[in-house]
Amino acid sequence: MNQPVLELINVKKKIKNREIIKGINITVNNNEIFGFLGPNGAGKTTTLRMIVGLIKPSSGTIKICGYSLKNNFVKAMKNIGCIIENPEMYNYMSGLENLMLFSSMNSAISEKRIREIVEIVGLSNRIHDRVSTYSLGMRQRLGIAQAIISKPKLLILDEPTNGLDPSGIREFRELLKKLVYKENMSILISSHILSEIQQVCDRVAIISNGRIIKTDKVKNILFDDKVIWCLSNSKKASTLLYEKWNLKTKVINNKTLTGTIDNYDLTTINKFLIKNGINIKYVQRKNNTLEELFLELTEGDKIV
Ligand SMILES: Nc1ncnc2c1ncn2[C@@H]1O[C@H](COP(=O)(O)OP(=O)(O)OP(=O)(O)O)[C@@H](O)[C@H]1O
Repeated sequence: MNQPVLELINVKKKIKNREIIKGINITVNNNEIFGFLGPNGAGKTTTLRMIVGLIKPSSGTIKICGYSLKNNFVKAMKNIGCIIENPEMYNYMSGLENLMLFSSMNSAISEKRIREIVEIVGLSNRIHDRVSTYSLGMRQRLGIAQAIISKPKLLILDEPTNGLDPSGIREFRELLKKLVYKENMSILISSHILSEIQQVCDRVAIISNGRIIKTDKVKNILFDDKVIWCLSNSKKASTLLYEKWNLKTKVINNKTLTGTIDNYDLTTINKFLIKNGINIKYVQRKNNTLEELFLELTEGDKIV
């Protein structure tokens, strides 16, 4: 059965009489990396804290693998692994000792599973070294090993690449993709860094001021066929395109025109313009970035 691993239905949260989360709906499916994107203060951490049971919603329903947090807390929580704040580690112990200590609290975790997870997170070479000698990226991976050692269906990560260098971020991205197919799980990842979400997530929800303002597949959001023409007479070209195909374009200046061509064929459009006396210097296809989208949707809330 294709039951969502996570469902938020009209979830609201009031803190000190202020509505921080204003009725949000989110569904995360099986084997999906889902990005939760928004500027500082939008409500990401508050939402994640509700999902992992650290705080309660004021109203609405949260279900994990079909279990409601309110009515079936223990069963729901068994399906979640998370890193909300920095993972707590014993620095004077090795990575392996940390994992063994953590696993001793759960008799179902075998030594074989510990070895398996160390391999998956790519720490085999350093697992006997003290955690105090680990880089931030290695600590992060050990934290993930700890969070998913008991095979949850959903891993939740709050701004996980904060402080990582570019190569650490790249390795981290690869690890997340690997987890989805090797561990057969889903990942919910919050971030205010657009490029991070863009490259790793299947779908995103954009939150601004406690409201979800857009949920869609990343590829739908990014590839909307924007075109920029640099040509001899933009006004005339714009009129021609409108008369021929009802295609709306925007005249930027005498020589520059932009527009979204949807399903039209760009070569056909260009041939038509040339045939009608327009000289084309160059044509550039432009994919919308999440940043542009975000600015359009929120009219300027800060996000990087
Ligand atoms: N315990 C609290 N008491 C009062 N206000 C709070 C509390 N927790 C959160 N808020 C407010 O709720 C809003 C959302 O905060 P939240 O931490 O969820 O945002 P965020 O999207 O995670 O931002 P950041 O990326 O900065 O962590 C903010 O305006 C914050 O000040």
